[in-house]
Amino acid sequence: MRAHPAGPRHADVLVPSNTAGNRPSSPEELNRLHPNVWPRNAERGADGVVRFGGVDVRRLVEEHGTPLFVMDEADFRSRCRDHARAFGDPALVHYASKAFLSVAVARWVAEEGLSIDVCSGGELAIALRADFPPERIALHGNNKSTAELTAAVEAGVGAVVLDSFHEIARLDHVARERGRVQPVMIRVTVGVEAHTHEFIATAHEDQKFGFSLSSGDAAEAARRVLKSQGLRLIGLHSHIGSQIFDASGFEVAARRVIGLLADLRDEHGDEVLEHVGTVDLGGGLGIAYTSDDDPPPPAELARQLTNIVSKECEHAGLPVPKIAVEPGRAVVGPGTVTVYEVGTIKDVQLDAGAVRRYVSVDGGMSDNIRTALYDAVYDCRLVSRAAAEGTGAVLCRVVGKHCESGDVVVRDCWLPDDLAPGDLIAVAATGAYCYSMASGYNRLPRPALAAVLDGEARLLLRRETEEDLFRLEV
Ligand SMILES: Cc1ncc(COP(=O)(O)O)c(C=O)c1O
Ligand SMILES: N[C@@H](CCCC[NH3+])C(=O)O
Repeated sequence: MRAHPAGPRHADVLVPSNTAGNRPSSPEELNRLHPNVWPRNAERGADGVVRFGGVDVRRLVEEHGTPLFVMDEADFRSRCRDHARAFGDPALVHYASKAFLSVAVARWVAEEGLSIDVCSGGELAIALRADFPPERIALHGNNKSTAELTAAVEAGVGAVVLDSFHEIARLDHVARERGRVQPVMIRVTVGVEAHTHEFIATAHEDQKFGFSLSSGDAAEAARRVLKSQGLRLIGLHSHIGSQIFDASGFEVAARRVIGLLADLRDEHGDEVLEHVGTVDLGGGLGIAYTSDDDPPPPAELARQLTNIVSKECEHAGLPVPKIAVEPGRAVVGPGTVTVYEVGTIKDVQLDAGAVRRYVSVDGGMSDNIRTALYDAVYDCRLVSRAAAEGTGAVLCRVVGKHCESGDVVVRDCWLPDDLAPGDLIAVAATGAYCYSMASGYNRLPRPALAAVLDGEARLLLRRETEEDLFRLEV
């Protein structure tokens, strides 16, 4: 990594649809790592260089190259603990491993006492490779194969979250064939669809997951499970969406799930409550991607959910079940950044004399598809040095190196106007759904991922090599 002074400097960048907020008024602001957005152990040293977990970003890049995912282990573990404390029992917090999973991270989750959700045979295999206690694993998915169900039953997972009538029959068969009784939950579609900052409650919904509550499918699923020999109903499950800031969607979901529990008790008698002791309200807790976001802390959400569930149970004359949750993004998202080396820089003339500065980096949509897929917004900073006194801010678009004009990493962000090829920039809060959704588009190698802790770095996932490109060729 070398810094070249060349590059466009004084572009008058007047660009419509700025999602980066106001122009920073000083280099201090340009250099700031907002604590809501950046890992808990990220800081800019007196020399202007950023340290993650006490490790100089230039050293990380010298050792592991770019693009590089840098994961702050202490941040990850502290968020596991925040959730465990909030919900009163670590085992009731299921880390949703689809957000990010590696063997080492599964071990951290196990060590913190949390449970883990997997939603494929591959995720299950990684959890088992980490010796994750099987009774704390739950298997999800709308189309689990017989092979995946068999692997789960044979491993002795604590729950399979049922998603269709076909699956009820299939899993019952798999369990009985092995002389097992598999604990299960029913995924209930409660008619709440939550988006960031808002939710809509609809009478019925149009999606592939779960059993509809309003059509009576959820009650029918319970009937079939209760009649089966190979399955034991231990809970009801609901998941309403992702990146949610407002507890009201969860509250409506909780109310409806408790309503179903009361219906089951009325139909099947009190015995049903002996086993059905858990209501799992799913994942979806939002995180701050930019300093404009202000997600509620897990303790606040836990308090609201506990209140609503207790109130509804009291109203229905039910014992209060345990409340489980499945955070993915809120555990792994904020503690990881992606470090890129700046490549080419280009000012492009727009209509009406405006100019947009394109900053190209050495990764792109193959390591972060979320901007292209969801119009996600991110915060991005120069990390290999500080913006010096007298440096202005330029509104930039950070783009990747793929053959795709939609290959955008950060649509709008303010960067120093002397940014040059060779500088390192980091994009914050990329721990969730970036590596896990990475592709090999244009045959780019998947980046490496290093964990940092107390001044030491440890490679968790090595970078793919050119040799890896050929490993599937026959
Ligand atoms: C069933 C289920 N649980 C948990 C999650 C994790 O969601 P998040 O990462 O938003 O917490 C998801 C993904 O949205 C999910 O589908
Ligand atoms: N992958 C999505 C969220 C889906 C979560 C899984 N059900 C994201 O990046 O935000």
